[in-house]
Amino acid sequence: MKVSAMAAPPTLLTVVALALLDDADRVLMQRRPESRAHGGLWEFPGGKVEPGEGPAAALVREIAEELSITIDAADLVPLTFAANPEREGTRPLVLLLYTCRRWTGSLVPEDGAQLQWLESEALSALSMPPLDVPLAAALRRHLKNLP
Ligand SMILES: Nc1nc2c([nH]c(=O)n2[C@@H]2O[C@H](COP(=O)(O)OP(=O)(O)OP(=O)(O)O)[C@@H](O)[C@H]2O)c(=O)[nH]1
Repeated sequence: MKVSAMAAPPTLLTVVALALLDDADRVLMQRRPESRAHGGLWEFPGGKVEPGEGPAAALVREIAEELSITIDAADLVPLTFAANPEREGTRPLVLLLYTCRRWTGSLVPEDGAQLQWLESEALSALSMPPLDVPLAAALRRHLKNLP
């Protein structure tokens, strides 16, 4: 078969997500509007990295769009990542989680999203997309200084 006749392999989708932390180590979670993929579930604010963009720049952009606050790329600390199961026909996705403790501006959720500050222990009780479950567990261990 000619190369041009073959379907292009799906490229890796990189999604960046933020655990924004307040002085009491609470984390800001966002509930996606019902109309979107994973609608109604609680997740970390963030979104897809665009072509040609770096992950930190993408997160600064997404946070400004979704929460209307400004974060500095220099304040982003990579924490962990999760990837979807590698199956033929499924677009590979990697979700990179950063923490950040500084921002400027007032939090204003984008179109109908709900926001909530939560203790890390409370995360396990939330309905979240599957990849967020291990991310939330890693965040809790990190905040509680657990191995
Ligand atoms: N932002 C974010 N996306 C997540 C998380 N967990 C998770 O599985 N995702 C998935 O990663 C993808 C990111 O999508 P998104 O809709 O937030 O990205 P975006 O703002 O760039 O979307 P757009 O295509 O509407 O512009 C979605 O499939 C979303 O369900 C999470 O904690 N935060």
